[in-house]
Amino acid sequence: MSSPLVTGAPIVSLRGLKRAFEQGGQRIEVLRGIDLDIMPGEIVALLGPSGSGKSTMLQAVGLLEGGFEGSISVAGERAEDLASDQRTRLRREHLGFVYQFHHLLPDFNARENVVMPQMILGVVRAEAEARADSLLTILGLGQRLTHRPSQLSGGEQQRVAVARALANRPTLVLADEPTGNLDEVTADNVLAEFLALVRGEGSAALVATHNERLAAKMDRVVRLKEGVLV
Ligand SMILES: Nc1ncnc2c1ncn2[C@@H]1O[C@H](COP(=O)(O)OP(=O)(O)OP(=O)(O)O)[C@@H](O)[C@H]1O
Repeated sequence: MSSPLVTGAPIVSLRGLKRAFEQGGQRIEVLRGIDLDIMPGEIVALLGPSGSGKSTMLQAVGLLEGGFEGSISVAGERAEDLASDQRTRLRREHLGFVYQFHHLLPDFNARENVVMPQMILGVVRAEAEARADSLLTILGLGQRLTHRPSQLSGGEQQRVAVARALANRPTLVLADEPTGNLDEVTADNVLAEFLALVRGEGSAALVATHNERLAAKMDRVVRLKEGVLV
């Protein structure tokens, strides 16, 4: 099912995406020709068993690694035509990331962790703090703004990571098992809040998971099997 928000040109286009790894003299073809379009505002679940290549695919779309064959377009720009600094700009302007483990900066509090990526883009501090406080409050952390990651629960840490990913109003959020480290009830709550926030912001998302139940809450499900989407 497509989201009613889906309009216009795709925010991501993958054509013939391939990735192989050489390991111990063996060649493993992980991605063997992926074609995928994600439309603005569309939330897509990427399902597949462990080792099927979900993280590898997210790394490709996130412009984080080389070594891919095929074409990757983000926001209308072909990654293979860009120099490394232009890819970094494209990533900062358009993409937000949430991982299974929060990767928050341990010496900075919740608010500062959400302020940081905004300041890298040149947002003035007062504005960045207002945005951080607003996102964290929506996620139920209005009373936790000055807590450091070690003073937060696992679910709270992951909510801060969600706020950080959304801070710069990304056109696309890439999430790799974003609730995989949480118990079932907390995972459901954090995922529901994540989806509501992404929808409210009008961002698109590609969410890797091996959880069918969570995938069913998204607009569309694609499945990675033997290196291709089925
Ligand atoms: N840098 C690398 N060098 C060699 N092999 C790699 C490398 N990165 C990934 N692989 C292999 O590629 C395959 C896909 O890995 P990937 O992490 O993309 O799977 P995944 O679907 O995200 O799995 P999981 O759900 O367990 O996170 C695995 O077999 C893995 O061993």
